[in-house]
Amino acid sequence: MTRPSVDSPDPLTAAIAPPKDESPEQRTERERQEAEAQRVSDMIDEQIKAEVNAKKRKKPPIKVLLLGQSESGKSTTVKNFQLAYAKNAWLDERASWRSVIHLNLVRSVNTILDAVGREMSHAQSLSQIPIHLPFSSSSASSDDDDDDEDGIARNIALHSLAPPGAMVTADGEIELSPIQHRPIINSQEFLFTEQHRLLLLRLGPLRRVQRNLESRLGAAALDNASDLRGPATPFPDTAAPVSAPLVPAKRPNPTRPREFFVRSRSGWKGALDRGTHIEDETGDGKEESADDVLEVISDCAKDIRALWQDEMVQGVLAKRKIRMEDQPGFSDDDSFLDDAERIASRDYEPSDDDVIRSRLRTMGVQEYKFLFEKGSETGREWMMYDVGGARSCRSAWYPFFEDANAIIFLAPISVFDEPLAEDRKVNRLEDSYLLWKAICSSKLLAKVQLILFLNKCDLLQRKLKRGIEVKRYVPTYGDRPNDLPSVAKYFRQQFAYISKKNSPEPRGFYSFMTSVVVRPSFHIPLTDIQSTAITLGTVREGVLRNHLQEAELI
Ligand SMILES: Nc1nc2c(ncn2[C@@H]2O[C@H](COP(=O)(O)OP(=O)(O)OP(=O)(O)O)[C@@H](O)[C@H]2O)c(=O)[nH]1
Ligand SMILES: [Mg+2]
Repeated sequence: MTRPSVDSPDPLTAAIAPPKDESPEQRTERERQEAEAQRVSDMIDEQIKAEVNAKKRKKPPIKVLLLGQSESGKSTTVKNFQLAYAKNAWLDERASWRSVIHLNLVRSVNTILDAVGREMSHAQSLSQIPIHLPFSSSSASSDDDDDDEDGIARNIALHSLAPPGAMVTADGEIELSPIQHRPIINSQEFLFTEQHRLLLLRLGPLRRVQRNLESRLGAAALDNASDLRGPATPFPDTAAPVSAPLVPAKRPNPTRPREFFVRSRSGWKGALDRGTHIEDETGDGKEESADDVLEVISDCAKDIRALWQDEMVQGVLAKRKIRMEDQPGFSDDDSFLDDAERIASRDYEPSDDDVIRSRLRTMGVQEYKFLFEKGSETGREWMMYDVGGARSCRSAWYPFFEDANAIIFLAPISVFDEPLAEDRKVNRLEDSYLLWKAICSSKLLAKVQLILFLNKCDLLQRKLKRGIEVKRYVPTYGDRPNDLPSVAKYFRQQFAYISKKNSPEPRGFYSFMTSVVVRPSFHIPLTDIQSTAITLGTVREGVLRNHLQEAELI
């Protein structure tokens, strides 16, 4: 091999060598530029070294999955975590929940209006009294009521609404003469008066408000449960269903308002932030702003309260088995309907409790990041995944099993007497057992810490107080006392047994009785039930401890 001779310089050296005829000034400038280039290059090297070291030091995030059937309380649990551990993000987002809360309220009111409207129509057909109802009485979810509704704009002069003989007061109230308080429609059970008809008429525009809010939130409506159907446990590595089915609830299919959902968090919040104007669905090109919507809602505040507090209306709901406490916004003894005047006011700002109680169905999987700033694990990041719990959403859970560190499984135990919306032959509690069994028996999850929340204890308490007997729906419950401690203990034992029997490897059983919507503390005097904040603290510590132990074992 021939080496280059010392006399013949290599081509690169020759190329970067200073020109032979370089003047002293040019030389000084060249050396200055070379020194600057060296300084920049050293700085970049330092940065790269620092980043590599930081990456080496950074602890991997802890991944927590929230699982459970639809309406078990997963998203509500995430909200509680945000409130406790990501206060700044929570405060930033709180105002954007206002439209969701308005939508929850308006949907509840429309559900009541539908029920009363149908009862009035029914009564009318019995008595043959001609009466014009402000909306279609066919179905809660029908959209064919536009014609009726179009004629009922809020801005119709109250005088034209008032029946002959009625007075319109200075503050815009219609005062009926004594004779008009007499029944106009007698359904043999309910004596509807002119006042009821007026209430229905004046609250009619809320139907349009509902559609407007749904479009504004980018929320698609789900017309019926068939959209949500699917296999109970579509996970490839899990075992067969639990035997001994529970008794499906026999009560008739109550009127359920259309559910609505958004696929991504940023979607609806983004739309609200942009303050978009929504074109009215009637296609008349009229635009309704958020302010217009607020105006209509606040105008209806007093009437909403009157409707909700009316004994006849409560009677209709009871007759039609419409349980408003199953609707969003209900917790303990409080509800969005009770608070209608506060929520509908023009300067309404949602409180923490309002946001916790509001409901937006989850579709797909949503990711939340938490960075703990205090304690031994400062700087540790948590990734929390909130999934849609309806059967049609469950196959999306499986890809997240692989690198999960912990699972918080939400099992609402108040639902022992309810059918599953996606398949009404199945008892909702049985669906939770099925899911829990599949999670426990998954080999992929064998080493994953499982934490069970026996949720909705407040609603369970309420049902038991109403005299609903567990043994009617869960025959194996037998003659045990029909009270909260005994019932909760029994359900806890069932879940513990399923875990023990089906887990591929022995695992601890961590369970909590919760009521994640009730804050700051659970009002039922039971030492078993802690406040949600304490429960979350315990869960956080438990997950961290378990994670560290696992890491040491590795
Ligand atoms: N009374 C009461 N209501 C609850 C409790 N937990 C959740 N809720 C309510 O139940 C409804 C459903 O809660 P979510 O947290 O949206 O349920 P989810 O599991 O996320 O449901 P999907 O998104 O459909 O899977 C909401 O209206 C909540 O306010 C509870 O402990 N008590
Ligand atoms: Mg959810």
